[in-house]
Parts: sequence; C-alpha cells; structure tokens
Amino acid sequence: MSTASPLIIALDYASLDAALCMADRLDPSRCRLKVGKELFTRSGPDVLDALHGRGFEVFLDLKFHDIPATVAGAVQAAAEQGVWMVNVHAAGGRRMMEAARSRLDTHGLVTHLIAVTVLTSMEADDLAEVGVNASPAEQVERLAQLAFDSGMDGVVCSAQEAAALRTRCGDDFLKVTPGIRPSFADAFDQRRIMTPAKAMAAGSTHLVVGRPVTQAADPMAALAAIESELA
Ligand SMILES: O=C(O)c1cc(=O)[nH]c(=O)n1[C@@H]1O[C@H](COP(=O)(O)O)[C@@H](O)[C@H]1O
Repeated sequence: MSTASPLIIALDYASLDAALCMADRLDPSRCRLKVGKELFTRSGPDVLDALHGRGFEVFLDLKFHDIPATVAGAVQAAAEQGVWMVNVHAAGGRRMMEAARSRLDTHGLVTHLIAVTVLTSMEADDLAEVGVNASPAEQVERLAQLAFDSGMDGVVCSAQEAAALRTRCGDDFLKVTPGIRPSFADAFDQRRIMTPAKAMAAGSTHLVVGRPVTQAADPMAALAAIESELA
C-alpha cells in the first residue's frame, strides 16, 4: 500500500518479534517503516517479507559504503526484494553512486535510491575529527550536490539543511530527514534536530521518526500527536 504520509517510522529493534509487534500496532495508510542495521542483521530478509505482507512500504536503511561493484550488487539485491527505498553513503563518491544508479536502471528497478550526507548525530567538532573542516551545512550541500549530479533520487540530511537543498536541487529531489523531535520528545543522541512541522515547512519530503514513537508509553498516541503537529 502506498501512503501520502511523509512519516517513516524507524523500527530499531533487536528482534523480528519486537519489530513485528510494533508494526502490528501501526497502519500502512499512515506511515512507512524503516529497517536498519540492527534489525536486518538479526532477522535477515524475513523482516522485509513480513512487513510487505502487512502492506507496508519499506525503507531499507543499510547505508551501503564500499567499492562501486559491491555497492551496485547490494543495491540490486535490496531492490529485488521489493523495498521502496534504499540508501548509500554519499561519501562513497561519484563512481560508487553512479554504479548503483546504473545497476538499478539496467534492471528496470524503481526503488528510490538516496544518499546519506552528514549524519544527524554529527556536529562541526565531529566532522573536524574525521578531517572535514567544513560546517555540517557546508558539507551537506557539497555531498548533496554530488549525489544530485550522480543520479540519486534524493538525500538523507537534517531538516536544518532542507531549505538550502530545496533551493539547490529543487522540490523533486527527496529530502529524507531524521533527527525529527516532536515538542514532547527527548533528543537522545541526535544533534541536528527539528520538530515535524518545522521540518516539513523547511522542505523535508519525508520525516524519519524512531524513539519518539517506538519508545513512547503509548506509541499510537505519540504517532497521533505527531500527525496533529503536522495538520
Ligand atoms: O539514514 C538514516 O535513516 C539516518 C541518517 C542520519 O543521518 N541520522 C539518523 O538518525 N538516521 C536513522 O534515523 C533513525 C532516527 O531514529 P530516532 O533518533 O530514534 O528518531 C535511526 O534509525 C537512524 O539510524
């Protein structure tokens, strides 16, 4: 089932059972689901079949970052399992992203292919420690332009950079923004955060929300509160 909702709920769980327990409380007409490294490493592709069987569109968030041939093969494998969206790290470079793009196109695979720019958990000091002497905003713009030029359908960035990317890359270029924190939620380990309504106003096309929903005492009430912040 396809949904008009911009919400993507991150199923960051340590077991398939726990993830499906949450999925069974959610509604595929109100959100998409994201499967990340912890859950996929534990469950393997079974989780994708289980979520597709329940009618959800799935963002497989494995952030591939490797040599071009390896990433192209991984992206193809993800797309052939029917996921709605898959991601790579833009820092893997132009040839890596172009190889992934070309592999999907050659096989007629329509999965959205997006690139992670600068993780929303990172600030300027973190970038400096890995040898990047630019602000997060500057580095996001640089990597987003590279992702755009390399044929990506969009990027993962923080909502704080969404407006600049809308100007640079247009409305159709997807801006998938984690680090979304509704007014009632803790930041946890996120650094570059924004509320759902402000993130949409800034130009986000999709909002990734994890713990504010999955660790809420009443996840469905938390989801409804986010929807009402967006209304
Ligand atoms: O690619 C991602 O989804 C991602 C990129 C990024 O820069 N920051 C980020 O938090 N994420 C993911 O988004 C989710 C955010 O979860 P919460 O912080 O619990 O809302 C996690 O599953 C992260 O893996």
